[in-house]
Amino acid sequence: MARIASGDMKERLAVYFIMGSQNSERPAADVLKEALDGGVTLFQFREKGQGALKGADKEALARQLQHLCRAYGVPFIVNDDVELALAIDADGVHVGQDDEDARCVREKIGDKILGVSAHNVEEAMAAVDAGADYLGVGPIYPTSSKEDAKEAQGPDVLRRLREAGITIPIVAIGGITAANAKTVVEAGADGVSVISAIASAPSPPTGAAAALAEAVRAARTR
Ligand SMILES: Cc1ncc(COP(=O)(O)OP(=O)(O)O)c(N)n1
Ligand SMILES: Cc1nc(C(=O)O)sc1CCOP(=O)(O)O
Ligand SMILES: [Mg+2]
Repeated sequence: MARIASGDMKERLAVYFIMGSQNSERPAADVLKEALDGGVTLFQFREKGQGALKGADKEALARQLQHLCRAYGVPFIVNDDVELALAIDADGVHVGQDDEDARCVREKIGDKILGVSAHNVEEAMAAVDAGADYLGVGPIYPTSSKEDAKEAQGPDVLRRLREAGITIPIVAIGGITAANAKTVVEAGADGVSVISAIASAPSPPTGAAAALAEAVRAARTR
């Protein structure tokens, strides 16, 4: 299989939902199914933080959520855990600046999707050089979903990356909602990545996912 084309990746980033069992009191599979019904275009399994599953339990949940994503034709990305991604034949991996080196990850995963977090132009250029298929840039706005999140940068960081000549797909992350999605897409993001805007939305989160999809669609056509 060939590497994903940049244009296809940009489409896939429209509504990128991230979740682990720690992000909802409801069963993760129920939340994910309802979010997929609302139009989620990419999913990341991020089993991390207090109460996160480990070992065989983590793998079993990953396989259950992967099965759901497959039924909807939505790629399944694993956060941090390259070995798990390979063991279950996930569609890709997302790593940050403090995780396994992106170039090593690319060598291990071949043509699978590689996402890399970047906070500035230097990190973005290094990620492109290492073979990233997309960049996750944030936090754009304050977030309470990541324990060690950096200070919010605002949408200007997206403009700076584009002005510096970064053309690969970018997804904005951190405090994104349907109300501010337009602002980040207009600043240079191809899509939005969220935890709480979907995982903490009133049940079922189908409408919340649909509202994000509509906000990104409307911003892209302007
Ligand atoms: C799409 C996307 N962007 C950024 C991140 C953050 O990755 P990282 O900095 O490695 O932090 P953790 O998520 O691992 O805590 C992400 N996961 N996804
Ligand atoms: C997983 C993650 N990474 C971030 C980064 O800045 O790299 S912010 C974040 C959490 C995003 O959750 P919410 O949509 O609830 O703000
Ligand atoms: Mg990480």
